[in-house]
Amino acid sequence: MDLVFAEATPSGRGGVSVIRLSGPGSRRAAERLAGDLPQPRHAYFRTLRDGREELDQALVLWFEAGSSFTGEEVAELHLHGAPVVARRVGSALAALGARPAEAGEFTRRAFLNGRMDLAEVEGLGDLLEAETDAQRRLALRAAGGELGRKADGWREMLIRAGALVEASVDFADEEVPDEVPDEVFDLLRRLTTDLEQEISGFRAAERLRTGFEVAVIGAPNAGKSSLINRIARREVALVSDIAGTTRDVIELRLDLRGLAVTLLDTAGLRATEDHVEGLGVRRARERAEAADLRLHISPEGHVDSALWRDGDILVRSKSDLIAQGDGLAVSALSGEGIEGLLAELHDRLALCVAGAGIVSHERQAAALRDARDALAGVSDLPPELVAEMIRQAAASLDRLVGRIGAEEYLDVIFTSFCIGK
Ligand SMILES: Nc1nc2c(ncn2[C@@H]2O[C@H](COP(=O)(O)OP(=O)(O)OP(=O)(O)O)[C@@H](O)[C@H]2O)c(=O)[nH]1
Ligand SMILES: [K+]
Ligand SMILES: [Mg+2]
Repeated sequence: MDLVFAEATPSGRGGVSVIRLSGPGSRRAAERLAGDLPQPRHAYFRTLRDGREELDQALVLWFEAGSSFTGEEVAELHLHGAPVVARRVGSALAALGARPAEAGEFTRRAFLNGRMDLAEVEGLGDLLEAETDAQRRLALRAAGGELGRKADGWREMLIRAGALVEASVDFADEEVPDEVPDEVFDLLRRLTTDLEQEISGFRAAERLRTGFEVAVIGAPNAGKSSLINRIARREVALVSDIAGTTRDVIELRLDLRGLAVTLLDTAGLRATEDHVEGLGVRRARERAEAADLRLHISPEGHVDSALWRDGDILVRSKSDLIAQGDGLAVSALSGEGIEGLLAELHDRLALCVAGAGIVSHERQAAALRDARDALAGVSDLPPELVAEMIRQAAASLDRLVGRIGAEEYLDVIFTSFCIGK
């Protein structure tokens, strides 16, 4: 591995900007600018110099290979947060033979050096993208290695089962067929149950990670856009008394008490001669069908039954005008019922994620399913077949944590990383 560097803090003006170096020679490069840095993990306050030229006054520290984020020798330069300083220090480092790092390259090195497994890398990526508390918590658990620890436990069960199968084979006696001990099947059944449980929490965790889509639908002039604006506390969408005002789907991202929710304002549903409005209505239906939940908006409490699904919410809008009817009464004008509606929406979505596990990526779920499937129908088979099933399941768990087959995923994962991470 060569020596790479990048600004670890966002580029731009700020209090401090940190340049991180990783790879063999990190310490020496830092010392060329800062002078002697005798001890690892000690912060030295130094004047950085490029030849005779003073570059900045900085806090400098380094970490030995094996005890850094990347697993390589790492140095950090904490500079004054001016872009020109970071640029100038960067060019001095380049002159010393360091190369600017690519997006996610530090994390990639951490993975390649065994400091993180693939599920942790995915968790770290999720953490960088998290917007709400629920997303942050899930990502932090994943980045902290929870899935890898579970996988280790499962592997141990497989190793033990494999050893018992081996021991059951009597090579000396060809006459009597070998029998796999019951303990093996007990172990594999327990493992299968664990895997099933983890798999069953996948969809909920995925929802938690990616967030929910909630479509706001109803007849023209029902007050959909007004409601969205009220919730957003700003003019997200055009409002008018002309039916058919909204055409395109307008998205409003919300942090609903920790849950990530995208509200979709949609065109009023009706048959129309207007070509463009018709396109909007079609799109409204499509997005409404694909959404996790729908708010059906109607001053009279009517719903489009073709789009009604279990768990949807009927909202009786313009409650300041019409005093009674079915549905949750809400007025975008007075604000009545808005908090209650958001609370109800939160509670329903929270129900959907109640069983969330730690597995939140399709890749991870697929590896777990493969492991489970490898063990399906394991009872009453000869030892050679049982041993082969155990090997297959172990390979799937290896894939889960990226011990094998990680290459094809790394590039995809690191596209969401920034330079310096
Ligand atoms: N009194 C009262 N008027 C409302 C309320 N909500 C919306 N309106 C009025 O109803 C009309 C239609 O509101 P919009 O928010 O544009 O309705 P929409 O459902 O988005 O309409 P389209 O986009 O055309 O489908 C406007 O004149 C709003 O001012 C409300 O809570 N109370
Ligand atoms: K309207
Ligand atoms: Mg509208």
